[in-house]
Parts: sequence; C-alpha cells; structure tokens
Amino acid sequence: MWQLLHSQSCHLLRQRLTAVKSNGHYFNLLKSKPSDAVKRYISKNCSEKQIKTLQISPWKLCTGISVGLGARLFIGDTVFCKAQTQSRIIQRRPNVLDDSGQFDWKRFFEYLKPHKWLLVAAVASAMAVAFLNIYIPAMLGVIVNILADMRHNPTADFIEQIKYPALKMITLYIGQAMFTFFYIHLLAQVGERVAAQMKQDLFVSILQQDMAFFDQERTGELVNRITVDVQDFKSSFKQTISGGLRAITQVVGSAVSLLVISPHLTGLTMLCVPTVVIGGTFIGSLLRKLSREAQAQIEKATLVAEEAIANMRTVRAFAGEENEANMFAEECETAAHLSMELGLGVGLFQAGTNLFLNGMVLATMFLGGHLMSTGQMSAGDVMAFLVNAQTIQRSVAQISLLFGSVIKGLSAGGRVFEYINKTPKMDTSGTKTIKYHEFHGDIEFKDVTFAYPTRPDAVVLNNFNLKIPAGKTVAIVGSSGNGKSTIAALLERFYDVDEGSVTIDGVDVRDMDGKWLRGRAIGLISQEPVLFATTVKENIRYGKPEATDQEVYRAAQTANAEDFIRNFPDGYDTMVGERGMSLSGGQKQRIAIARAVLKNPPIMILDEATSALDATSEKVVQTALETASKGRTVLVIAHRLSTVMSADIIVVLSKGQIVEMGNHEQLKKQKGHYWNLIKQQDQESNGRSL
Ligand SMILES: Nc1ncnc2c1ncn2[C@@H]1O[C@H](COP(=O)(O)OP(=O)(O)OP(=O)(O)O)[C@@H](O)[C@H]1O
Repeated sequence: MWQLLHSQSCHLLRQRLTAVKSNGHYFNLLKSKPSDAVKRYISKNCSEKQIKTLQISPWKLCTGISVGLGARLFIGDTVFCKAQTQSRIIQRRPNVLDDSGQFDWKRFFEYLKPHKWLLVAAVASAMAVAFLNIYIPAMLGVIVNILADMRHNPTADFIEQIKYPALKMITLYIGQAMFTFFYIHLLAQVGERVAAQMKQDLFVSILQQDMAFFDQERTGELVNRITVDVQDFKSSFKQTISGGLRAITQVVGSAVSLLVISPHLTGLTMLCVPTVVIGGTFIGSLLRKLSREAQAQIEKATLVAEEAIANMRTVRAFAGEENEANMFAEECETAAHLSMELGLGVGLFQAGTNLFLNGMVLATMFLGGHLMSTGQMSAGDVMAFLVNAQTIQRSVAQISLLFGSVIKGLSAGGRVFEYINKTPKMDTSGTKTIKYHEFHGDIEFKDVTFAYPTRPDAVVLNNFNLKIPAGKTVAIVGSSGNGKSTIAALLERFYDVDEGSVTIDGVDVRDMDGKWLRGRAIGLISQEPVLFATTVKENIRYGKPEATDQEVYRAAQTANAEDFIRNFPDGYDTMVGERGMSLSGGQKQRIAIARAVLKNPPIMILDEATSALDATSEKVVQTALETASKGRTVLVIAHRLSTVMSADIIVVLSKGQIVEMGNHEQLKKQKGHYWNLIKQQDQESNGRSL
C-alpha cells in the first residue's frame, strides 16, 4: 500500500518536473536549486499560480495519499499547460480542459424529447423492478414467520399456510424478470437513437466550422469526439438510468420499508445518510476533474499513434519508428498514471462506502437481536429488515460503482456538446448567386487587408488591389510565403478579409451563397490532390454528384485522363486506395482536374497544380489544364515560372504587395523582379542538373 502511495506521490512530482523542462534540461526539485536559465524559463512560461505549484516541497507531496491525491486534484492541471515533452503535442488545442466543455443539460433533454415515451416506459420498468426488489424482502419476512411458527405449532397445515405467500413470491419473481427485460431493451433503443443523433449533429457542426477552426484543431481530436466520446456518453447514460435510477429507487423504497418495520432501527441507519451525501458530492467533483484530465491524456496518446500511422511513409523515410514508439509510450504512460489516480480515487471512495455500510449491517443485527429479545420485533421482521438493509447496501455500492461511469459520461458529453454548440464565426447567411448566362467572371480584390485568424498579428495582405478580367488567365508568381495561396483562399472565401472586399462580377463573396460559390462558380485544383478511398468514377463524380456516367467520361477526356483510366483492369471502377495512394502523382492530378471540370465552373483556380510533378508528368498535366481552362477566368498560383509564361497577365507578388504586372514579354523587357525570378530559377535548375 505504501508503495502505491509513494508511486502516486512520485508521479505527481514527476509531472511537476516535466513542467519545467527547458530545451531538454530538467530542473530536479528534489536534488538541486534551479539554474538561472531555468528560472528565466519558468518566469517567462509559467503563471504565478504555476510557479507556486512548482515550489511545493516534495516531502509535502509524499505525506500520503490524501495529500498526494488532493494536491493532484486541486493544482495538478495548472501544470499541464506546459507539461509536455514533445513539440508535436504542445501544438494541441490549449483550452481542452477549460469550461467550454460543460455538460449542456438543456440540449441533452432536447435529444431525449423525441424518445420521451420510450424513456418513460424504460424508467417505469426500471422502477417496477426496484419496487419489486423492495417488496420481495417483505414477502420473505412473511414466509420466514410461517416457517418459525411451524416450529412452535407442528400440527398446522404447512401447505395451506405457505401456498398463497409462495404463489405471490413466484409472481413477484416473474414480474421482476419481465420488467428487467423491458427496461434493458427500451433503454438500449433510447441510448442508441440519442447517440446516433448526437453523432450526426456533431459531424454536421464540425463540417460547418470555419477554416480557421481546422487550422488549429487536429483530425484525431475531432474524430475522437465523434467516436469515443459519444460512445462513452451513451454507455454512461444507459448505466445511469438502468443501474442508478433503480438503485436510488431501491434505496428510497427500502428506507421506507425499514421505517415501517422498525423506526428505532431505521433511525440508526438514517443518522449516517447526510455524511454519505455530503462526502459523496465533494469527492465526486474532485474525481470528475481528474477524469477530464485522464480522458484528455488518453486522447493525446491516440493522436500520436494516429499521426504516425497516417504519415507512415514519412516516418519510415526518416527512420522515425523508434522515436514515434517512444513518444507514444510516454503519452500512454502519463495516461495510465492519470487513470490509475482516478482508479485510486474511485477505489478509495467505494471501499470507504462499503466499509461504512457493512458496519451499518452489523449494527443492525446487534440492535435487531436486542429488540427481538425484548419482544418488540419478530424473526420475520428482523429478516425483512436485514434483506432491506442489504438491498440498500447493494444499491449504494452500485451507485458508488456508477460514480466513475457518470463522471466519465458527463465529461465525455461535455466535450461532445462543446462542438455541437459551436457556431462558426464567419457569417454564412449570404444567399446571392449569379445566373449562369449572366456570369462573366470579373474578379476584383479591393483594398484587401488580411491576417490569418490563428495569427492575427502577421498581416499577409496589406491594402492589396487586383483586377482579374473575365475570361483571362492571370498568374500570380513570387517567392515562397508571399501570400499567393492566400489570394486563392480569399477568393474561395475560406476566410473573410479583415478590410476591403473580394468581388465577382461586382458581388461581394461575403454576400454570396457559399455552397454555390465553391460548388458551382469556382473550381479549385491544388498541389496535393486529395482523392477519397473509392473508385476513379466516384472521385470524379465528387465534383457534381448528380452527373451521369457520360459526363464523367467527358470530364476525364478533357483532363487527359481517359487513356490511363481505361488501361486499368477495372477502368473507371478501379479503387484508388486511401488518399489515392495507388495512383501516381500525375494520375491523381488529372483525376482532380476531371473532378473540377465536371462542375463546369466559370472560374478556375490552379494553385501550384503541377509543382509536385516531375517534368514528364508536368507536361501531360499542363496540357490537360490548358484544355480544361479554355473559356474560363483562370487564376494561376505558381512557383515555377515555366508554367505561367502563356498567361495573359503575370502578377509578381512580394510581401503581399504587387511589385510588377504585365505579360511575359513585357516583364522580360523590364528586367525587374520577374526577370530576377527567372534567372534565379534557371540557376536553381542548372544547379540541380549538375
Ligand atoms: N492556415 C494558415 N494559418 C496561419 N498562417 C498561414 C496559413 N496559411 C499560410 N499562412 C502564412 O501566411 C503567409 C502566406 O502564405 P501563403 O501560403 O499564401 O504563401 P505562398 O506565397 O502561397 O507560399 P508558397 O509558394 O510556399 O505556397 C505565410 O507566412 C504563411 O506562413
């Protein structure tokens, strides 16, 4: 036991030590005083509260489980914001333990509302079982009294006396079995329906969030909420209603029975109830906090594994398997410790409760025996009292067991509701569309100033102005990180400009119906075409779900993809693998072009569409792009200048500002920025060929 206490306390200490890890150096509170560098690190990175936490003496932490657990529960989480050893994990959303994940009771009842009658039936059945469980001891008491009478009066007709109570008892047992079946079956229906609805709403809510939301959230974290958290919540809900409600009813009902049987004995029992309630509520709130931490840590471990598996090629290419395994092990270890702390807390609580209740049973027997000896109670009464008291004991033990599950369920539910209730910051109420025959495709960026929401201080475009005439191809070039892709993102309205406007045919994109803008008006082909793990045909059809097979084939022809698709044994029904893994870069890109062409958008954005390809594939894809772009307004974002020479207008961008503009010949003559970029790229490619 002491070892366990010691390991818990040491673990607390270790967590505090990791909090002060600076550039790979640990400041060991046990052994040394902090160096100046560490002091500087602490004062820069930790709040006053955290510094106080770090200054806790190790001996105080090691003075036993109450202090250890208490310290962990009260001050543990303040350390967590910096308590990371892997830079990848530090990037995690910082407010995972804040109040935004509070359980939304109102919303929860809204989910229950459509199934209220099923729920009422389930609850009624559970209550019926509880009442039968309360009534059965009384009947047992009657039977025991008959048996006891038989000893004193052996001539009485036993069968006659026992017949009705025994029949009643059988009926009670059958009733109990039936209602047990009903409440389990009905509850499963309510739980599954509510969970399915919550999952769907959560997914829809996530899909509607701004791009800024996805810039800071991690895929694994979001997937966890849809799967693990909803599942945990559902299990907890079912257990609470079935076990918890039944147990509470049994406690109340049995307590009433006890009162009827013997107020004296019951008085003794009731004396202890307030202590249980107050103690339970207090410890419950502490354990809930600990459970949230443990869950967050488990999720973190999952994220590490998920990221490594999703990027297996990169991991293998950098021989990073061991590193990933170590990182995962470290996160798992921390998660296991937190869960053990939770288990310890729940265990202590449950053990304490059981001990307390067993003590009560002993006291009851002692006092009951005394009342029997003075003739105030019969043997049947004492028997009924004991069975009732045991029902209470079992029920309370069950409640304390459910405790952990309720805590887990509430925090999982809180995390689900946090995202279900999250409203996107961007205003998506715009409804304007432009009729196809009125659509020209004149694009204008007017006095645009923009910084990404996740980095509001880094202004990417400052007072930026650009007109893209309808039907022309405008290429934006410039060195890396200058804001080229940002221009495309603003035209697609992935983000809203901070100042100024982006218009298409004079209509502000903020006033447009976003679905129409991205689904119909603009086709985007980016550097890394993302394909879904389905057939070639379905991937192309993603551009226009209602497209016929003939339309899909025509789009593939335009994208120069028909030949290679037909050469696959399964043709258009070939499965492309996860993210299109079983296709070459050039093939993936041409399928992406076909997908964009299928929706026949008047505007096309080609964002570094060929930059990930080798020279041969680039030529094939470039030809496909030229065919696909005919008759449309095209915005080309390019790093490689060889792909933009035929553009009508070439815009040279530097630090978010236009520094040169004209066609290839004009800019070449000017011998300015464009000329320098060409020379620079020539040198780079010569260097590469050498
Ligand atoms: N989602 C984002 N959140 C925050 N900052 C971003 C985001 N995307 C880009 N940035 C930053 O905005 C600036 C402009 O990026 P952008 O992608 O527009 O450059 P680019 O000219 O297209 O670069 P490249 O040629 O390398 O693709 C960069 O400093 C980049 O770090």
